[in-house]
Amino acid sequence: MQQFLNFINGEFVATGKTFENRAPVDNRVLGLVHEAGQREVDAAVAAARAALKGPWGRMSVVKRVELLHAVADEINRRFDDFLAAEIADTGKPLSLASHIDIPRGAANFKVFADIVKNVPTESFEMTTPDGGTAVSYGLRTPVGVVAVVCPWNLPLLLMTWKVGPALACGNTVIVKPSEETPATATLLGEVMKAVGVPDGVYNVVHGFGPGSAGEFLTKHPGVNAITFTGETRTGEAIMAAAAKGVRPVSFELGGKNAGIVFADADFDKAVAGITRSAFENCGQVCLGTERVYVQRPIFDRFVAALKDKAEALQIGPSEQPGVGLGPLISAEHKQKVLGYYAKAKAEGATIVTGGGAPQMPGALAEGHWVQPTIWTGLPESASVIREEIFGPCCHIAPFDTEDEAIALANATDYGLATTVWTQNLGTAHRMASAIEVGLCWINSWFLRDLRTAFGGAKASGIGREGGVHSLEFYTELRNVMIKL
Ligand SMILES: NC(=O)c1ccc[n+]([C@@H]2O[C@H](COP(=O)([O-])OP(=O)(O)OC[C@H]3O[C@@H](n4cnc5c(N)ncnc54)[C@H](O)[C@@H]3O)[C@@H](O)[C@H]2O)c1
Ligand SMILES: O=C/C=C/C=C(\O)C(=O)O
Repeated sequence: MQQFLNFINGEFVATGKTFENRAPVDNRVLGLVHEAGQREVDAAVAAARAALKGPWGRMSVVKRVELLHAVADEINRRFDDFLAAEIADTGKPLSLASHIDIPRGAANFKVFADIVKNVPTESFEMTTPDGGTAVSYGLRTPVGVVAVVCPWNLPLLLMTWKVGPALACGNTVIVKPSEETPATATLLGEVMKAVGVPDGVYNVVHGFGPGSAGEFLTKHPGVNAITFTGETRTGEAIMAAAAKGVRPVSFELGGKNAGIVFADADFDKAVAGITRSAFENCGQVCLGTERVYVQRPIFDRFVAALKDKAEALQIGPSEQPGVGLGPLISAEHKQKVLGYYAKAKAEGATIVTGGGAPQMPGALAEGHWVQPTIWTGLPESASVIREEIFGPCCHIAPFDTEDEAIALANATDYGLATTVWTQNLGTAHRMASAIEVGLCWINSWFLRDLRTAFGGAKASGIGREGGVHSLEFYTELRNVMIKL
Protein backbone atom coordinates (compact mmCIF):
# COMPACT_ATOMS: atom_id res chain seq x y z
CA MET A 1 0.00 0.00 0.00
CA GLN A 2 1.50 3.37 -1.06
CA GLN A 3 2.32 5.71 1.83
CA PHE A 4 2.03 9.50 1.39
CA LEU A 5 4.44 10.84 4.01
CA ASN A 6 5.09 14.29 5.37
CA PHE A 7 8.35 15.92 4.27
CA ILE A 8 10.04 17.77 7.12
CA ASN A 9 13.62 19.04 7.27
CA GLY A 10 14.61 16.97 4.25
CA GLU A 11 13.20 13.70 5.63
CA PHE A 12 9.99 11.78 4.87
CA VAL A 13 8.06 11.47 8.13
CA ALA A 14 5.39 8.89 8.94
CA THR A 15 2.90 9.43 11.74
CA GLY A 16 0.73 6.92 13.54
CA LYS A 17 -2.39 8.54 12.15
CA THR A 18 -3.40 7.87 8.52
CA PHE A 19 -6.34 8.41 6.21
CA GLU A 20 -7.16 6.89 2.82
CA ASN A 21 -6.37 8.57 -0.49
CA ARG A 22 -8.94 7.34 -3.01
CA ALA A 23 -8.96 7.57 -6.83
CA PRO A 24 -11.84 9.65 -8.21
CA VAL A 25 -12.22 7.40 -11.29
CA ASP A 26 -13.18 4.23 -9.38
CA ASN A 27 -12.91 5.13 -5.69
CA ARG A 28 -10.15 2.53 -5.15
CA VAL A 29 -7.70 3.16 -2.34
CA LEU A 30 -4.48 4.64 -3.78
CA GLY A 31 -2.66 4.65 -0.47
CA LEU A 32 -2.52 5.95 3.08
CA VAL A 33 -1.79 9.58 3.89
CA HIS A 34 0.09 10.25 7.12
CA GLU A 35 -1.70 13.07 8.92
CA ALA A 36 0.57 15.65 10.52
CA GLY A 37 -0.31 16.73 14.04
CA GLN A 38 0.80 19.72 16.07
CA ARG A 39 4.15 18.04 16.71
CA GLU A 40 4.91 17.60 13.01
CA VAL A 41 3.77 21.14 12.20
CA ASP A 42 6.00 22.50 14.99
CA ALA A 43 8.92 20.51 13.57
CA ALA A 44 8.27 21.81 10.05
CA VAL A 45 8.15 25.43 11.24
CA ALA A 46 11.36 24.95 13.24
CA ALA A 47 13.09 23.38 10.22
CA ALA A 48 11.94 26.22 7.96
CA ARG A 49 13.22 28.79 10.45
CA ALA A 50 16.57 27.03 10.80
CA ALA A 51 17.00 26.92 7.02
CA LEU A 52 16.36 30.66 6.84
CA LYS A 53 19.11 31.24 9.37
CA GLY A 54 21.31 28.60 7.77
CA PRO A 55 22.49 27.67 4.24
CA TRP A 56 19.39 28.95 2.43
CA GLY A 57 19.45 32.35 4.11
CA ARG A 58 23.15 32.70 3.38
CA MET A 59 22.85 31.57 -0.24
CA SER A 60 23.47 34.09 -3.03
CA VAL A 61 20.59 34.98 -5.36
CA VAL A 62 22.58 33.51 -8.25
CA LYS A 63 22.94 30.13 -6.52
CA ARG A 64 19.30 30.18 -5.38
CA VAL A 65 18.16 30.86 -8.93
CA GLU A 66 20.33 28.03 -10.24
CA LEU A 67 18.74 25.64 -7.74
CA LEU A 68 15.22 26.66 -8.74
CA HIS A 69 16.03 26.07 -12.39
CA ALA A 70 17.36 22.67 -11.34
CA VAL A 71 14.04 21.97 -9.57
CA ALA A 72 12.17 22.80 -12.78
CA ASP A 73 14.50 20.62 -14.84
CA GLU A 74 14.05 17.69 -12.43
CA ILE A 75 10.25 18.03 -12.58
CA ASN A 76 10.55 17.84 -16.36
CA ARG A 77 12.91 14.88 -16.11
CA ARG A 78 10.36 13.10 -13.92
CA PHE A 79 7.44 14.37 -16.01
CA ASP A 80 5.81 10.94 -16.27
CA ASP A 81 6.00 10.36 -12.51
CA PHE A 82 4.28 13.69 -11.82
CA LEU A 83 1.75 12.99 -14.58
CA ALA A 84 0.85 9.58 -13.16
CA ALA A 85 0.60 10.95 -9.61
CA GLU A 86 -1.59 13.92 -10.58
CA ILE A 87 -3.91 11.82 -12.74
CA ALA A 88 -4.28 9.15 -10.04
CA ASP A 89 -5.16 11.80 -7.46
CA THR A 90 -7.57 13.83 -9.61
CA GLY A 91 -8.78 11.59 -12.45
CA LYS A 92 -8.27 14.47 -14.86
CA PRO A 93 -7.78 13.74 -18.58
CA LEU A 94 -4.23 13.01 -19.76
CA SER A 95 -4.51 15.81 -22.32
CA LEU A 96 -5.17 18.33 -19.53
CA ALA A 97 -2.56 17.16 -17.02
CA SER A 98 0.14 16.79 -19.68
CA HIS A 99 -0.47 20.17 -21.31
CA ILE A 100 -1.33 22.33 -18.31
CA ASP A 101 -0.81 20.90 -14.85
CA ILE A 102 2.67 19.38 -15.08
CA PRO A 103 4.29 21.89 -17.49
CA ARG A 104 3.14 24.73 -15.23
CA GLY A 105 4.68 22.91 -12.26
CA ALA A 106 8.09 23.48 -13.84
CA ALA A 107 7.31 26.89 -15.36
CA ASN A 108 6.27 28.30 -11.98
CA PHE A 109 9.84 27.83 -10.73
CA LYS A 110 11.59 29.09 -13.87
CA VAL A 111 9.56 32.29 -14.29
CA PHE A 112 10.14 33.51 -10.74
CA ALA A 113 13.78 32.47 -10.65
CA ASP A 114 14.28 34.72 -13.68
CA ILE A 115 12.24 37.57 -12.21
CA VAL A 116 14.25 37.79 -8.98
CA LYS A 117 17.47 37.68 -11.01
CA ASN A 118 16.48 40.45 -13.41
CA VAL A 119 14.01 42.80 -11.76
CA PRO A 120 15.69 45.87 -10.19
CA THR A 121 14.56 47.74 -7.10
CA GLU A 122 14.10 51.52 -6.94
CA SER A 123 16.79 54.13 -6.23
CA PHE A 124 16.59 57.93 -5.81
CA GLU A 125 18.94 60.85 -5.32
CA MET A 126 17.79 63.88 -3.35
CA THR A 127 19.12 67.25 -2.28
CA THR A 128 19.05 67.43 1.50
CA PRO A 129 17.90 70.50 3.52
CA ASP A 130 21.53 71.32 4.35
CA GLY A 131 22.30 71.57 0.64
CA GLY A 132 23.96 68.19 0.53
CA THR A 133 22.96 65.03 -1.28
CA ALA A 134 21.42 61.75 -0.23
CA VAL A 135 20.91 58.55 -2.17
CA SER A 136 18.34 55.90 -1.31
CA TYR A 137 17.67 52.43 -2.66
CA GLY A 138 15.13 49.67 -2.15
CA LEU A 139 16.29 46.42 -0.57
CA ARG A 140 14.10 43.32 -0.82
CA THR A 141 14.45 40.74 1.96
CA PRO A 142 12.45 37.51 2.49
CA VAL A 143 9.33 37.70 4.66
CA GLY A 144 10.47 34.46 6.34
CA VAL A 145 8.50 31.23 6.86
CA VAL A 146 5.51 31.05 4.48
CA ALA A 147 2.53 28.72 4.89
CA VAL A 148 1.12 27.49 1.56
CA VAL A 149 -2.39 26.00 1.87
CA CYS A 150 -3.60 24.37 -1.35
CA PRO A 151 -6.80 23.15 -3.06
CA TRP A 152 -7.38 19.87 -4.92
CA ASN A 153 -8.36 21.02 -8.41
CA LEU A 154 -4.95 21.85 -9.89
CA PRO A 155 -2.72 20.45 -7.13
CA LEU A 156 0.81 20.82 -8.58
CA LEU A 157 0.07 23.97 -10.59
CA LEU A 158 -1.50 25.89 -7.73
CA MET A 159 1.00 24.75 -5.11
CA THR A 160 4.06 25.66 -7.22
CA TRP A 161 2.39 28.95 -8.25
CA LYS A 162 3.04 29.92 -4.63
CA VAL A 163 6.16 27.88 -3.76
CA GLY A 164 8.03 29.12 -6.85
CA PRO A 165 7.99 32.83 -5.96
CA ALA A 166 8.24 32.16 -2.23
CA LEU A 167 11.53 30.26 -2.65
CA ALA A 168 12.78 32.60 -5.38
CA CYS A 169 12.46 35.48 -2.90
CA GLY A 170 14.52 33.57 -0.31
CA ASN A 171 11.71 32.39 1.95
CA THR A 172 11.16 28.87 3.23
CA VAL A 173 7.78 27.14 2.91
CA ILE A 174 5.51 24.68 4.61
CA VAL A 175 2.96 23.27 2.17
CA LYS A 176 -0.36 21.83 3.30
CA PRO A 177 -1.76 20.05 0.24
CA SER A 178 -5.46 19.28 0.02
CA GLU A 179 -6.41 16.07 1.81
CA GLU A 180 -7.83 14.94 -1.55
CA THR A 181 -4.57 15.25 -3.49
CA PRO A 182 -1.38 14.49 -1.51
CA ALA A 183 0.72 12.93 -4.26
CA THR A 184 2.52 15.63 -6.24
CA ALA A 185 3.42 17.79 -3.24
CA THR A 186 5.01 14.71 -1.69
CA LEU A 187 6.83 13.86 -4.93
CA LEU A 188 8.21 17.39 -5.07
CA GLY A 189 10.00 16.62 -1.81
CA GLU A 190 12.00 13.97 -3.66
CA VAL A 191 12.88 16.55 -6.31
CA MET A 192 14.01 19.14 -3.75
CA LYS A 193 16.27 16.57 -2.10
CA ALA A 194 17.63 15.31 -5.42
CA VAL A 195 18.73 18.73 -6.66
CA GLY A 196 20.24 19.79 -3.34
CA VAL A 197 17.77 22.33 -1.99
CA PRO A 198 18.85 22.59 1.66
CA ASP A 199 16.83 20.71 4.27
CA GLY A 200 13.99 22.73 5.79
CA VAL A 201 13.47 24.98 2.75
CA TYR A 202 10.54 22.96 1.40
CA ASN A 203 8.32 21.10 3.88
CA VAL A 204 5.02 19.24 3.43
CA VAL A 205 2.49 18.50 6.18
CA HIS A 206 -0.57 16.44 5.26
CA GLY A 207 -3.99 16.65 6.82
CA PHE A 208 -7.26 18.50 6.90
CA GLY A 209 -8.33 21.97 7.88
CA PRO A 210 -9.99 22.53 11.27
CA GLY A 211 -8.42 20.50 14.09
CA SER A 212 -5.70 19.26 11.77
CA ALA A 213 -2.55 20.35 9.95
CA GLY A 214 -4.26 23.24 8.12
CA GLU A 215 -5.38 24.92 11.31
CA PHE A 216 -2.18 24.10 13.25
CA LEU A 217 -0.11 25.63 10.43
CA THR A 218 -2.10 28.82 9.87
CA LYS A 219 -2.31 29.46 13.63
CA HIS A 220 1.38 28.76 14.23
CA PRO A 221 3.16 31.86 15.62
CA GLY A 222 6.32 30.87 13.74
CA VAL A 223 4.63 31.42 10.38
CA ASN A 224 5.31 34.89 8.95
CA ALA A 225 2.84 34.89 6.02
CA ILE A 226 0.04 32.73 4.63
CA THR A 227 -0.81 32.17 0.98
CA PHE A 228 -4.06 30.27 0.45
CA THR A 229 -6.11 29.03 -2.48
CA GLY A 230 -9.52 27.64 -1.78
CA GLU A 231 -13.10 28.45 -0.87
CA THR A 232 -14.03 31.92 0.26
CA ARG A 233 -15.43 30.67 3.56
CA THR A 234 -12.15 28.86 4.27
CA GLY A 235 -10.38 32.12 3.53
CA GLU A 236 -12.46 33.77 6.24
CA ALA A 237 -11.28 31.17 8.78
CA ILE A 238 -7.64 31.50 7.72
CA MET A 239 -7.84 35.29 7.80
CA ALA A 240 -9.05 35.07 11.39
CA ALA A 241 -6.06 32.84 12.21
CA ALA A 242 -3.68 35.24 10.46
CA ALA A 243 -5.00 38.19 12.45
CA LYS A 244 -3.20 36.93 15.58
CA GLY A 245 0.33 38.16 15.07
CA VAL A 246 -0.83 40.39 12.16
CA ARG A 247 0.44 38.01 9.44
CA PRO A 248 -0.08 39.06 5.79
CA VAL A 249 -2.30 36.87 3.61
CA SER A 250 -2.54 36.31 -0.12
CA PHE A 251 -5.86 34.74 -1.07
CA GLU A 252 -7.11 33.12 -4.29
CA LEU A 253 -10.72 32.30 -3.46
CA GLY A 254 -13.99 31.25 -5.02
CA GLY A 255 -15.75 32.61 -8.07
CA LYS A 256 -19.04 32.63 -10.00
CA ASN A 257 -17.70 33.85 -13.28
CA ALA A 258 -19.74 35.18 -16.22
CA GLY A 259 -19.12 34.30 -19.85
CA ILE A 260 -20.53 36.98 -22.14
CA VAL A 261 -21.11 36.35 -25.86
CA PHE A 262 -22.09 39.20 -28.18
CA ALA A 263 -23.91 38.62 -31.46
CA ASP A 264 -20.86 39.95 -33.37
CA ALA A 265 -18.53 37.33 -31.84
CA ASP A 266 -16.73 34.73 -33.93
CA PHE A 267 -19.44 32.16 -33.26
CA ASP A 268 -17.41 28.96 -33.48
CA LYS A 269 -14.56 30.36 -31.35
CA ALA A 270 -17.04 31.59 -28.76
CA VAL A 271 -18.73 28.20 -28.57
CA ALA A 272 -15.36 26.46 -28.25
CA GLY A 273 -14.18 28.95 -25.63
CA ILE A 274 -17.31 28.68 -23.47
CA THR A 275 -17.21 24.88 -23.80
CA ARG A 276 -13.69 24.88 -22.33
CA SER A 277 -14.50 27.41 -19.63
CA ALA A 278 -17.63 25.51 -18.55
CA PHE A 279 -16.46 21.89 -18.72
CA GLU A 280 -12.63 21.75 -18.57
CA ASN A 281 -11.32 19.80 -15.54
CA CYS A 282 -14.93 18.67 -15.01
CA GLY A 283 -15.84 22.28 -14.22
CA GLN A 284 -13.41 22.29 -11.29
CA VAL A 285 -11.56 25.45 -12.26
CA CYS A 286 -12.03 28.60 -10.18
CA LEU A 287 -11.77 30.66 -13.38
CA GLY A 288 -14.48 28.61 -15.07
CA THR A 289 -17.84 29.83 -16.38
CA GLU A 290 -21.06 28.79 -14.62
CA ARG A 291 -23.06 31.82 -15.82
CA VAL A 292 -23.30 32.36 -19.59
CA TYR A 293 -25.00 35.42 -21.08
CA VAL A 294 -25.63 35.44 -24.86
CA GLN A 295 -26.91 38.37 -26.89
CA ARG A 296 -30.48 37.61 -27.97
CA PRO A 297 -30.05 37.38 -31.79
CA ILE A 298 -27.78 34.35 -31.45
CA PHE A 299 -29.19 32.90 -28.19
CA ASP A 300 -31.07 29.88 -29.55
CA ARG A 301 -28.29 29.03 -32.00
CA PHE A 302 -25.67 29.30 -29.24
CA VAL A 303 -27.63 27.10 -26.80
CA ALA A 304 -27.97 24.40 -29.48
CA ALA A 305 -24.27 24.60 -30.34
CA LEU A 306 -23.13 24.38 -26.71
CA LYS A 307 -25.49 21.41 -26.20
CA ASP A 308 -23.81 19.62 -29.10
CA LYS A 309 -20.36 20.33 -27.64
CA ALA A 310 -21.37 19.10 -24.17
CA GLU A 311 -22.89 15.93 -25.56
CA ALA A 312 -19.81 15.29 -27.70
CA LEU A 313 -17.54 15.27 -24.63
CA GLN A 314 -16.19 11.79 -23.98
CA ILE A 315 -16.58 10.90 -20.31
CA GLY A 316 -14.06 8.41 -18.95
CA PRO A 317 -10.68 7.65 -17.37
CA SER A 318 -7.58 9.52 -18.52
CA GLU A 319 -6.06 6.59 -20.44
CA GLN A 320 -9.13 6.33 -22.73
CA PRO A 321 -8.20 8.07 -26.01
CA GLY A 322 -10.15 11.27 -26.69
CA VAL A 323 -11.48 11.66 -23.15
CA GLY A 324 -12.55 15.21 -22.45
CA LEU A 325 -14.32 14.85 -19.13
CA GLY A 326 -13.04 13.08 -16.04
CA PRO A 327 -14.76 12.58 -12.69
CA LEU A 328 -15.32 15.03 -9.86
CA ILE A 329 -12.74 14.85 -7.06
CA SER A 330 -14.78 13.01 -4.43
CA ALA A 331 -18.08 11.35 -3.53
CA GLU A 332 -18.82 14.32 -1.27
CA HIS A 333 -18.27 16.81 -4.09
CA LYS A 334 -20.36 14.66 -6.44
CA GLN A 335 -23.24 14.83 -3.98
CA LYS A 336 -22.83 18.61 -3.76
CA VAL A 337 -22.95 18.99 -7.56
CA LEU A 338 -25.88 16.57 -7.97
CA GLY A 339 -27.62 18.54 -5.22
CA TYR A 340 -27.39 21.63 -7.40
CA TYR A 341 -28.61 19.62 -10.41
CA ALA A 342 -31.68 18.69 -8.37
CA LYS A 343 -32.16 22.29 -7.17
CA ALA A 344 -32.11 23.60 -10.74
CA LYS A 345 -34.77 21.08 -11.73
CA ALA A 346 -36.89 21.93 -8.68
CA GLU A 347 -36.57 25.65 -9.46
CA GLY A 348 -38.01 25.04 -12.94
CA ALA A 349 -34.93 25.09 -15.17
CA THR A 350 -35.09 23.89 -18.73
CA ILE A 351 -32.51 21.10 -18.76
CA VAL A 352 -30.90 21.50 -22.17
CA THR A 353 -28.62 18.52 -21.56
CA GLY A 354 -27.35 16.42 -18.65
CA GLY A 355 -28.70 16.87 -15.15
CA GLY A 356 -27.59 13.58 -13.67
CA ALA A 357 -24.83 10.97 -13.48
CA PRO A 358 -23.79 8.72 -16.39
CA GLN A 359 -23.82 4.93 -16.17
CA MET A 360 -20.16 3.85 -16.14
CA PRO A 361 -18.91 0.31 -16.86
CA GLY A 362 -17.19 -2.06 -14.44
CA ALA A 363 -15.11 -0.58 -11.63
CA LEU A 364 -15.70 2.92 -13.04
CA ALA A 365 -19.25 2.71 -11.67
CA GLU A 366 -17.69 3.48 -8.27
CA GLY A 367 -16.18 6.73 -9.59
CA HIS A 368 -17.53 10.25 -9.04
CA TRP A 369 -18.98 10.88 -12.52
CA VAL A 370 -21.59 13.45 -13.46
CA GLN A 371 -23.00 14.58 -16.78
CA PRO A 372 -22.01 17.89 -18.32
CA THR A 373 -25.13 19.98 -17.82
CA ILE A 374 -26.68 23.08 -19.35
CA TRP A 375 -29.72 24.95 -18.07
CA THR A 376 -31.83 27.82 -19.38
CA GLY A 377 -34.96 29.57 -18.19
CA LEU A 378 -34.08 30.29 -14.57
CA PRO A 379 -34.36 33.70 -12.86
CA GLU A 380 -31.10 35.35 -11.80
CA SER A 381 -32.11 34.61 -8.18
CA ALA A 382 -31.81 30.84 -8.70
CA SER A 383 -29.24 29.09 -6.50
CA VAL A 384 -27.31 27.61 -9.46
CA ILE A 385 -26.79 31.19 -10.68
CA ARG A 386 -25.96 32.70 -7.28
CA GLU A 387 -23.72 30.02 -5.72
CA GLU A 388 -20.41 28.48 -6.82
CA ILE A 389 -21.04 24.84 -7.83
CA PHE A 390 -17.56 23.90 -9.08
CA GLY A 391 -18.89 21.29 -11.52
CA PRO A 392 -19.37 20.78 -15.29
CA CYS A 393 -22.49 22.91 -15.58
CA CYS A 394 -23.69 26.32 -16.64
CA HIS A 395 -26.85 28.36 -17.05
CA ILE A 396 -27.37 30.35 -20.25
CA ALA A 397 -29.52 33.49 -20.32
CA PRO A 398 -30.12 36.07 -23.09
CA PHE A 399 -29.28 39.78 -22.90
CA ASP A 400 -29.83 42.72 -25.23
CA THR A 401 -27.50 45.62 -24.39
CA GLU A 402 -23.92 46.07 -23.11
CA ASP A 403 -25.24 47.78 -19.97
CA GLU A 404 -27.48 44.79 -19.26
CA ALA A 405 -24.58 42.36 -19.72
CA ILE A 406 -22.40 44.41 -17.35
CA ALA A 407 -25.14 44.54 -14.71
CA LEU A 408 -25.74 40.78 -14.97
CA ALA A 409 -22.00 39.97 -14.74
CA ASN A 410 -21.45 42.23 -11.74
CA ALA A 411 -24.49 41.00 -9.76
CA THR A 412 -22.39 38.69 -7.54
CA ASP A 413 -20.28 38.97 -4.37
CA TYR A 414 -17.46 37.28 -6.26
CA GLY A 415 -15.08 39.07 -8.63
CA LEU A 416 -12.58 36.57 -9.99
CA ALA A 417 -12.77 36.25 -13.79
CA THR A 418 -14.81 36.83 -16.91
CA THR A 419 -14.55 35.79 -20.55
CA VAL A 420 -16.03 38.13 -23.19
CA TRP A 421 -16.52 37.23 -26.86
CA THR A 422 -16.93 40.08 -29.35
CA GLN A 423 -15.22 41.39 -32.46
CA ASN A 424 -16.04 45.00 -31.60
CA LEU A 425 -13.01 46.73 -30.07
CA GLY A 426 -15.13 49.34 -28.30
CA THR A 427 -17.36 46.69 -26.74
CA ALA A 428 -14.33 44.72 -25.58
CA HIS A 429 -12.70 47.67 -23.83
CA ARG A 430 -15.95 48.92 -22.32
CA MET A 431 -16.67 45.47 -20.86
CA ALA A 432 -13.09 45.09 -19.58
CA SER A 433 -13.31 48.40 -17.76
CA ALA A 434 -16.79 47.81 -16.30
CA ILE A 435 -16.83 44.20 -15.13
CA GLU A 436 -15.61 43.99 -11.49
CA VAL A 437 -13.11 41.13 -11.71
CA GLY A 438 -9.39 40.56 -11.32
CA LEU A 439 -9.07 38.72 -14.64
CA CYS A 440 -10.81 39.61 -17.91
CA TRP A 441 -10.25 37.45 -20.98
CA ILE A 442 -11.38 38.83 -24.35
CA ASN A 443 -11.92 36.20 -27.11
CA SER A 444 -9.97 33.76 -24.95
CA TRP A 445 -10.06 31.93 -21.63
CA PHE A 446 -7.38 30.77 -19.16
CA LEU A 447 -4.66 32.18 -21.43
CA ARG A 448 -1.81 32.78 -19.01
CA ASP A 449 1.22 35.09 -19.11
CA LEU A 450 2.88 34.39 -15.76
CA ARG A 451 4.31 37.93 -15.64
CA THR A 452 0.82 39.44 -15.32
CA ALA A 453 -1.17 40.22 -12.18
CA PHE A 454 -3.35 37.27 -11.13
CA GLY A 455 -6.03 37.40 -8.45
CA GLY A 456 -9.61 38.14 -7.59
CA ALA A 457 -11.60 41.20 -6.53
CA LYS A 458 -14.41 41.36 -3.95
CA ALA A 459 -15.00 37.94 -2.26
CA SER A 460 -12.68 36.20 -4.75
CA GLY A 461 -9.40 37.11 -3.14
CA ILE A 462 -6.90 39.40 -1.53
CA GLY A 463 -3.80 40.56 -3.38
CA ARG A 464 -2.25 39.80 -6.74
CA GLU A 465 0.41 37.24 -7.57
CA GLY A 466 2.29 36.83 -10.83
CA GLY A 467 5.35 38.59 -12.23
CA VAL A 468 6.69 41.37 -10.04
CA HIS A 469 3.40 41.41 -8.12
CA SER A 470 4.50 38.27 -6.28
CA LEU A 471 7.53 40.16 -4.96
CA GLU A 472 5.19 42.46 -3.06
CA PHE A 473 3.88 39.54 -0.99
CA TYR A 474 6.97 37.34 -0.73
CA THR A 475 9.44 40.09 0.23
CA GLU A 476 9.75 42.93 2.71
CA LEU A 477 10.82 46.08 0.83
CA ARG A 478 13.25 48.13 2.95
CA ASN A 479 14.29 51.68 2.04
CA VAL A 480 17.98 52.50 2.67
CA MET A 481 18.83 56.22 2.73
CA ILE A 482 22.51 57.27 2.62
CA LYS A 483 23.63 60.86 3.39
CA LEU A 484 26.61 61.61 1.15
N1 LIG B 1 -9.02 31.86 -7.00
C1 LIG B 1 -8.29 30.84 -7.38
O1 LIG B 1 -7.23 31.00 -8.04
C2 LIG B 1 -8.72 29.44 -7.01
C3 LIG B 1 -8.00 28.38 -7.55
C4 LIG B 1 -8.42 27.07 -7.25
C5 LIG B 1 -9.50 26.83 -6.40
N2 LIG B 1 -10.17 27.89 -5.87
C6 LIG B 1 -11.32 27.65 -5.02
O2 LIG B 1 -11.06 26.55 -4.15
C7 LIG B 1 -12.28 25.83 -3.91
C8 LIG B 1 -12.08 24.36 -4.21
O3 LIG B 1 -10.93 23.90 -3.51
P1 LIG B 1 -11.09 23.17 -2.08
O4 LIG B 1 -12.39 22.47 -2.00
O5 LIG B 1 -9.84 22.43 -1.81
O6 LIG B 1 -11.14 24.43 -1.08
P2 LIG B 1 -11.23 24.34 0.51
O7 LIG B 1 -11.31 25.73 0.97
O8 LIG B 1 -12.23 23.36 0.97
O9 LIG B 1 -9.79 23.72 0.95
C9 LIG B 1 -8.60 24.31 0.50
C10 LIG B 1 -7.48 23.94 1.46
O10 LIG B 1 -7.71 24.57 2.71
C11 LIG B 1 -7.58 23.63 3.76
N3 LIG B 1 -8.44 24.11 4.86
C12 LIG B 1 -9.78 23.95 4.96
N4 LIG B 1 -10.23 24.57 6.10
C13 LIG B 1 -9.13 25.13 6.70
C14 LIG B 1 -8.91 25.89 7.90
N5 LIG B 1 -9.92 26.23 8.71
N6 LIG B 1 -7.64 26.28 8.21
C15 LIG B 1 -6.61 25.96 7.39
N7 LIG B 1 -6.74 25.24 6.25
C16 LIG B 1 -7.99 24.83 5.91
C17 LIG B 1 -7.99 22.32 3.13
O11 LIG B 1 -7.50 21.22 3.86
C18 LIG B 1 -7.35 22.45 1.75
O12 LIG B 1 -5.98 22.09 1.82
C19 LIG B 1 -13.31 26.47 -4.83
O13 LIG B 1 -14.09 27.41 -4.10
C20 LIG B 1 -12.49 27.22 -5.86
O14 LIG B 1 -13.15 28.35 -6.40
C21 LIG B 1 -9.80 29.21 -6.16
O1 LIG C 1 -8.78 26.87 -10.49
C1 LIG C 1 -8.15 27.94 -10.55
C2 LIG C 1 -7.04 28.14 -11.40
C3 LIG C 1 -6.07 29.01 -11.07
C4 LIG C 1 -4.98 29.20 -11.98
C5 LIG C 1 -3.83 29.85 -11.62
O2 LIG C 1 -3.62 30.30 -10.37
C6 LIG C 1 -2.76 30.09 -12.57
O3 LIG C 1 -2.91 29.82 -13.79
O4 LIG C 1 -1.68 30.57 -12.12
